[in-house]
Amino acid sequence: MKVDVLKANELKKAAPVFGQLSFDDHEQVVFCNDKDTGLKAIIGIHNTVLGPALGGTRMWNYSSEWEALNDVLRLSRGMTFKSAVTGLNLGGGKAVIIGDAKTEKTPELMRKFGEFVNSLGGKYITAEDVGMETADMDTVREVTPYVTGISEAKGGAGNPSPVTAYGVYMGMKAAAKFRYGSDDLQGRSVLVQGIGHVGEALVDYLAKEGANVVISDINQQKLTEVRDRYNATIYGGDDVYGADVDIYAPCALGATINDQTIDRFKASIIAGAANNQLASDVKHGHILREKGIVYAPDFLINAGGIINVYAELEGYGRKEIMEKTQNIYNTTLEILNAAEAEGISTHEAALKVAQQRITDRKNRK
Ligand SMILES: NC(=O)c1ccc[n+]([C@@H]2O[C@H](COP(=O)([O-])OP(=O)(O)OC[C@H]3O[C@@H](n4cnc5c(N)ncnc54)[C@H](O)[C@@H]3O)[C@@H](O)[C@H]2O)c1
Repeated sequence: MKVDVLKANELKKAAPVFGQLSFDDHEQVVFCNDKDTGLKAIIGIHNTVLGPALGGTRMWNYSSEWEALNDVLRLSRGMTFKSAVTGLNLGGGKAVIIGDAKTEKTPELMRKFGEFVNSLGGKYITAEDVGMETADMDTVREVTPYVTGISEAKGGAGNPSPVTAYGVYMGMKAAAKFRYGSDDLQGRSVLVQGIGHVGEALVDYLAKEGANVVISDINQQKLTEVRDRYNATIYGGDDVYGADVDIYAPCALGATINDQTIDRFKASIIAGAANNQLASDVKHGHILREKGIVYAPDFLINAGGIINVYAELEGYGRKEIMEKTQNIYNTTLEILNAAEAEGISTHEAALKVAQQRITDRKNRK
């Protein structure tokens, strides 16, 4: 990463942390540096009112420190609301390691990162995110107990993606109930964009229910494999956002609902796994409402993964994980109904529930 040396007058341009775009009253931001291993990481602790701040570690080749800082601030805030709306006793946190996960990640670097996590005494608990593997969490576990997402062999809850997919499926069914009066997806056309760990497991649920599944991905080999395995159809048009389907399930990238795409959707429901689907939460949330497109908020319906890692902390098993994840159906329905009753966007309604839970807990203290 290139480190720019700013001139004294340039330093005054932006307040370096509290003045950042994504700063939202975060409780603590920790900068971690270790010359020997080359570790440069930032841990963002957004809010710990409901419990310890839990969120994954992302290793990414950020083009600048500003980018890394804004990412950790934005992601840790998102975790606060995801856990709060899901009813978990967890706060929101996230960590970023600056560097290329393919070439710069070493066990020494991961252990050093674990030592920094450990020094926070449990205020932040880490997990897997982009650029991390279960094996990395096992390495971190060697130096701190404040890590989740470790392998099943080492007592962890294992791969969260199938659980995330189940929650998305539940949220999608709740949205169908709200929009069509029935949660039966048989015969409904669903476009799943991104058939990776979560997307493929979602395709499995949908195919079993008899939905007409249309798939889209940049990985051609994966497309043919998933098509053959689940009898799905590969999207053949040139505008995936304008596809003539009932339901659009974004399971690849964030921000696919943006100024360029929002007028093209023909789907009447949007329900998928990707984080931060709305490019602008407020603006695009409102436009979807005006258009009568039912949007199942991402941070609500993709919470299966965090329910899965929470099990490691609370010591509950598979059955309870699936029950808690199934409950995403009820929560989604409640939030969609509340949004309609209050005339607000579904994103806003979900955020309101999350914020209320935090405020109530704070007032009880
Ligand atoms: N894995 C989890 O438990 C979990 C939990 C919460 C949220 N999420 C979010 O869900 C999304 C999917 O996660 P995942 O673990 O399945 O990731 P993944 O990397 O396994 O799969 C992503 C898939 O999207 C495809 N893709 C990338 N760019 C694309 C594009 N432009 N168009 C179409 N396809 C594209 C990739 O080829 C890949 O097959 C991510 O946004 C992730 O942040 C995942």
